Amino acid sequence: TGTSRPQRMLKAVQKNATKGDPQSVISAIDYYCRHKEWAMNVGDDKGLILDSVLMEVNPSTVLELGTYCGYSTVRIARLMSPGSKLITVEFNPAFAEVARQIIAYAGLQDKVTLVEGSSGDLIPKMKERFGIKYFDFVFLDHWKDSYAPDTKLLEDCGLLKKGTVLLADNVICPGAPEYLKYVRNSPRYESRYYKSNLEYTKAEDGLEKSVFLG
Ligand SMILES: Cc1cc(-c2n[nH]c(CCNC(=O)c3cc(-c4ccc(F)cc4)cc(O)c3O)n2)ccn1
Ligand SMILES: [Mg+2]
Repeated sequence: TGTSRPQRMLKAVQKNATKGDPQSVISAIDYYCRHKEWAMNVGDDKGLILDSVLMEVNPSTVLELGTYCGYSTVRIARLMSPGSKLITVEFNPAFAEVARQIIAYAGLQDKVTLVEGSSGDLIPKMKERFGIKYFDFVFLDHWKDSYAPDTKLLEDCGLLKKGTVLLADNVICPGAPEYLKYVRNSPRYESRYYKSNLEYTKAEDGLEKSVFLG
């Protein structure tokens, strides 16, 4: 057996980053994934777009769907104000275990609640379990065919308010066509596409930003 790709990524963080320094964790992961082993982090190019949209919103409550190894969790949490909360959902326990360690290495564990399970099961429990009224910002980066049904579920559970910003990764590659159709045709969203590239490659990908209009 041996180590997994996420475990090797964690080793690279522990070797090359400085404990408690989120930027060094981000740089260590980007270096490893660009020069050693590709991995499905949002990456540095799309990461800059994520940073700027996040800073514009300055959210108090954030939901991330699809933690993977915690790269975007660290990118988001490092920019969030004191007292704000990020809930991130990961389906795969092995990914979640690595993510916990990477988030802790960055020193951001107090802002982040990592929950294991499927988005469809957990979204309806957000209010009762975590005392969440609304999310100000949602980062969709999980199973691409779950983006659309989970957005409808967030609406139905009353977890979106007027002005909530949804930011979706991979709308071109691997692609989320049903999601794009939904948010671009719905009168309840104002959507905009940010063209970029698939993490660590020259292939096109991009982020779709959709503001919920209430
Ligand atoms: C149902 C549910 C699911 C989850 C959940 N947790 N973690 C994930 C990971 C999902 N992410 C991806 O699959 C992904 C893939 C690529 C890719 C792959 C191969 C290529 F060739 C090109 C691009 C690139 C990316 O940027 C991605 O994000 N889902 C969590 C909760 N509930
Ligand atoms: Mg992604």
